[in-house]
Amino acid sequence: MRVVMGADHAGFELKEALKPLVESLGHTVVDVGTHDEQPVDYPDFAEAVAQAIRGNSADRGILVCGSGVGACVAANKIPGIRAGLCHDVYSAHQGVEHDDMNVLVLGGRVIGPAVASELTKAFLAAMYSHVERHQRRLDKVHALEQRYSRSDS
Ligand SMILES: O=C(CO)[C@H](O)[C@H](O)[C@H](O)COP(=O)(O)O
Repeated sequence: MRVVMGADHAGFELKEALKPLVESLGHTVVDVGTHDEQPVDYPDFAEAVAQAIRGNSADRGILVCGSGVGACVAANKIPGIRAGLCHDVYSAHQGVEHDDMNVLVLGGRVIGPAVASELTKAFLAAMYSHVERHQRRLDKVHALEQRYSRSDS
């Protein structure tokens, strides 16, 4: 898969630590920054990750900020993005299997590289299940996105 990776300054170190792992698993990394620890704003990197997925230059994304909360909130504002903040392995794969999560969000100030590596492996190995009940719920999520993306609502 092509995996787009983005982080703010608080997630930079963890993003860098995860890149070789992602490549070693046979994936191609698209790094949209940030590229150092100078303070930046997480919405810019959430948008860059989302654009890569929406523009079909990446299949999935990994996004890192300090807690993971801000980047997750920002990414989920963008249509087509299903981002999940996961700090346990069950959620990292179940989020893909049930919810077709396409962006894994991590908190670089919350977890270390060993846990983040396990989460990344679980996320990238998981596939959406296409089970009817999950698809029905996803269709409702999509309908919510459509309903509330109208300019006046
Ligand atoms: O962790 C976050 C909250 O969700 C943000 O994404 C930022 O990483 C954090 O707010 C950065 O904090 P700083 O004090 O500006 O370094």
